[in-house]
Amino acid sequence: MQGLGSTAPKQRLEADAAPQEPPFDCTEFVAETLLPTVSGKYRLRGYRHTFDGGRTYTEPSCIITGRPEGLENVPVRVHDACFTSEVLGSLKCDCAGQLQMAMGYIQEKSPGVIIYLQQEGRGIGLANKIAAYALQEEGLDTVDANRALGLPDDCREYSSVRNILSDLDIKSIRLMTNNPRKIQVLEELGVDVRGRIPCIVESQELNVGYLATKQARMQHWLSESDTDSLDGSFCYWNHDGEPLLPSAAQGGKSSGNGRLISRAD
Ligand SMILES: Nc1nc2c(ncn2[C@@H]2O[C@H](COP(=O)(O)OP(=O)(O)OP(=O)(O)O)[C@@H](O)[C@H]2O)c(=O)[nH]1
Repeated sequence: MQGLGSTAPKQRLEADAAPQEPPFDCTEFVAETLLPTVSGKYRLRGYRHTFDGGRTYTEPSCIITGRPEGLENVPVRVHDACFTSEVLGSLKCDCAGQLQMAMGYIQEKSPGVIIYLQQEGRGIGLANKIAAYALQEEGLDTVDANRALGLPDDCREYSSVRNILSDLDIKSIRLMTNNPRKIQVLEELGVDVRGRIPCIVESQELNVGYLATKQARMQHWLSESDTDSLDGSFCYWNHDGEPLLPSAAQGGKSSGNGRLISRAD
């Protein structure tokens, strides 16, 4: 374990599963520091992660209170980036509230862990999420907007979570989530999920419809009457939406040495 401000030797954390060449996923620990925040002090660990045999690169981070190393039943939040709410203060979703809730929870119930992943927009990326928001202004809900763009409902990838938990020698977790599929996907990766901690942010005027859609179409557990069953209407990786034809995104303006593609053209 590395201490405050140290520059740690790099450590590769490859999947335990059957070896492949190149490995499907690989997570590399970079360094750990101690971060003072408005919610208290947290250990912050940085990682580099590739998957798709190295074609896709992200930088997951891990926010920690206490010493969860070697423990069972550790409270863990797996949180995906939401620039719009976490940086800009958007009121359209509950993401920033969930992150704050998780940060408060692990301070209070230390030790605890938040694994923060660069998977904006459920994995479609920020620009596509903005395009989805534009369609939501025209009346589509959060699921249909993705589909209208020819994008998956959810294309998040969680192998780094398994690798980071392994790096920390965390034996089993209680996942802070309202999303049954997140539990399912993590278990399929080999993470020992022993329980669930609800992470429900009170709705407000501007996100009540969004939350209702998550509950109705993605089976999120957002009220006491929600059951643990999945009816399969929300598809994780695939969907029946029409793909966005490349021609729809063509045309553009010259911008210095680069090229600015404008969908308005
Ligand atoms: N595509 C898309 N992504 C969104 C939208 N609103 C928030 N997000 C993204 O949704 C992700 C969070 O997923 P959620 O569905 O809110 O929740 P979850 O992570 O599946 O489940 P919890 O663990 O209960 O939070 C973040 O990456 C956000 O950037 C939206 O309208 N469209």
